[in-house]
Amino acid sequence: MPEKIAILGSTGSIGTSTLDVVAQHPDEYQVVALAAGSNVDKMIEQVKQFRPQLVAMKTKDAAECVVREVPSGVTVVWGDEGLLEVAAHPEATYVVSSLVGSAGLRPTLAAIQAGKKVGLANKETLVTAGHIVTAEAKRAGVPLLPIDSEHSAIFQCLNGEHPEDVVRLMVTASGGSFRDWTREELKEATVEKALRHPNWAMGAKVTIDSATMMNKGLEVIEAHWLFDLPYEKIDVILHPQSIIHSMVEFRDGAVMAQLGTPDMKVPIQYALSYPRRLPLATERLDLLKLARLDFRPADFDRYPCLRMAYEAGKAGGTMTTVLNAANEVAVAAFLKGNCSFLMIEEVVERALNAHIPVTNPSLEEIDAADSWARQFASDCMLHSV
Ligand SMILES: NC(=O)C1=CN([C@@H]2O[C@H](COP(=O)(O)OP(=O)(O)OC[C@H]3O[C@@H](n4cnc5c(N)ncnc54)[C@H](OP(=O)(O)O)[C@@H]3O)[C@@H](O)[C@H]2O)C=CC1
Ligand SMILES: CC(=O)[C@@H](O)[C@H](O)COP(=O)(O)O
Ligand SMILES: [Mn+2]
Repeated sequence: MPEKIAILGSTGSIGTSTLDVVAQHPDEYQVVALAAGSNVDKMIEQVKQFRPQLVAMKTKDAAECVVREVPSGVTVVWGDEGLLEVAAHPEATYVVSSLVGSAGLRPTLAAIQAGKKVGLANKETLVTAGHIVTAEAKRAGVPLLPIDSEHSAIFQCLNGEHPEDVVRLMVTASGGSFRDWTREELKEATVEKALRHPNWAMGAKVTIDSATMMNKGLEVIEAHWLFDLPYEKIDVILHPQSIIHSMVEFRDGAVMAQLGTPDMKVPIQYALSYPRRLPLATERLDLLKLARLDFRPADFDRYPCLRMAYEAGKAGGTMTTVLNAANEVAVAAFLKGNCSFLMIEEVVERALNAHIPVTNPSLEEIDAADSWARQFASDCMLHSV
């Protein structure tokens, strides 16, 4: 029986790579439901190729545009309810969570509560509500399989190992599009240059996060929740080539690393096929051609977003919700040309300093902290122009 897959965010970078993997293995995977935002043309193309039973779009207008072009047997829904329907589709056995931002939280929880296996790309879900999401997955007895490349690497390195033997995780970071720029030069950073990631082709938000290093900060928090390790055991190391996707050091001094060319289809397929591995058409790693792998320390003064993520993670409660929400608002403003690159970190820092955290927050308290941080960040930017 093929795994029956629902994809949240099918028109995005992870969503389309997931469908590339599915297309390589038609006997293993079948698409039953797709959800996206406003990219109507891509969704129509995907529906024609993969024939899902259910499609969700962000708005009624977008859903109506899709309905007109797809076979009448396909049900098209919209809005937040539509996302939840896709996440809990009765025939789906596996949900790929690849929306961007904390918009992914409720649908991911819905998938878990409906007993689906979850392939998790949407790191913001764990950053904003890690304690709730991991507890729900445990309670429902469903696996959260990491898709994020670093977490997939760590997951592979930890395979069969005893938790007590782990000394530390080493999460690798490319350094992003401005890794060779000084803080002074960052004052001139443009959207166009920020979007030129040196190694990965990804959606706009994660590419900007990579340039500020907030991506690595979010990934440290994601690793804390996925692997149940304290922040003191999670290090970040700069590795400009993005060939080692992360490492684990054990108490006997052994270090396990997972290597490969930077292609998200590899971790996506592993999350789908785990514990098996399937063949995959992807560029093979040629270490002789590569010749060298470089490493540098990740400097908190150069990358304040990384420092703030560690601080928020250690403080706990709603601090990581605020870190994430303020960052989402500031990155969206930067992408629209409404704030400078360096303003992103400033807005996040101000939001964290102004927030009075709630310990062990409920979902309602997380929603409240998220809304507060979004409003605070917007006001901050309004008053700075
Ligand atoms: N891209 C990558 O290589 C990696 C990404 N990740 C993580 O995976 C997640 C997805 O990233 P990525 O694929 O790059 O992002 P993209 O921006 O490329 O895709 C986001 C997807 O979510 C949809 N979407 C966004 N907001 C909504 C909404 N409110 N309602 C419904 N659909 C929505 C978009 O639809 P539409 O475009 O139709 O509007 C699109 O399908 C992020 O959390 C990212 O950090 C992790 C590791 C690597
Ligand atoms: C591909 C992937 O997993 C991204 O999250 C990637 O990690 C971004 O690269 P850097 O954040 O290391 O620049
Ligand atoms: Mn990553």
